[in-house]
Amino acid sequence: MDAAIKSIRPNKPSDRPPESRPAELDPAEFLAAAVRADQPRPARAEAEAAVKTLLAYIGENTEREGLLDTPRRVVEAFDELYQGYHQCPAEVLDRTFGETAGYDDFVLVRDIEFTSQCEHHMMPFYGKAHIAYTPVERVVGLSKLARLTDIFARRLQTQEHLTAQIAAAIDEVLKPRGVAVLIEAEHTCMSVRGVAKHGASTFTSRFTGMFRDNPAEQARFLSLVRGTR
Ligand SMILES: Nc1nc2c(ncn2[C@@H]2O[C@H](COP(=O)(O)OP(=O)(O)OP(=O)(O)O)[C@@H](O)[C@H]2O)c(=O)[nH]1
Ligand SMILES: [Zn+2]
Repeated sequence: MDAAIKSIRPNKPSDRPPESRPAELDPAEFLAAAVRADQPRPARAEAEAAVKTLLAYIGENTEREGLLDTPRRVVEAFDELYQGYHQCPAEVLDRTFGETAGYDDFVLVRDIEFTSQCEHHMMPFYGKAHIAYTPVERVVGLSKLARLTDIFARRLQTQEHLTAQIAAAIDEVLKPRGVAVLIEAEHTCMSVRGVAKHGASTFTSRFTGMFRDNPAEQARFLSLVRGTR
């Protein structure tokens, strides 16, 4: 290997984590709603006071008319953007249908729009998720794949984590022959601040079962996702 490249890649292959499911994807953890009723949360008034502190921090007059209702609005917006913590991914996939006339190919739902918030900056990243799974006997309602995407997207996320969680939830609940998830997104923390690169897209994917084991199925999934829109 080129010495210059080697100098910026200090990790030896043996330092890499094993290719197993990360501990945080323990089904008992991620398949339930993330916020439990017994978990103490600050009162809404405390959250509004924190927003007021941030307004003062940026140099604003928190008493001016235009800002008087802003703390309330921001907390309400948070309730909306982060509602996924209170929703249960397993419940969404619970209802399945058995009359499939022997259907045995994968089912692909493409172009599921989503907006999530990055866990590093709490700024939006948004884009499209493409999800396929190969059912065993029973299929799930198509809208449920979009609902599942929203549940995980409406939490603080990295794109990699969002991708892995969607795939793992479908795997765990539906026990299909395989799952493929591809997400393409633009991160505002990278476009409107920091390095400020507008239009850069990030792609992440996760393949399980027959999609992981069969490159031809993976290729068919990718070509359908990339097909004419
Ligand atoms: N892998 C990954 N990184 C992300 C995601 N969202 C944001 N990031 C990155 O998280 C990194 C945080 O890097 P830090 O150096 O700790 O924070 P920072 O100083 O704000 O970094 P800059 O964005 O480069 O200014 C940045 O490189 C972001 O682009 C994501 O979904 N996945
Ligand atoms: Zn970020």
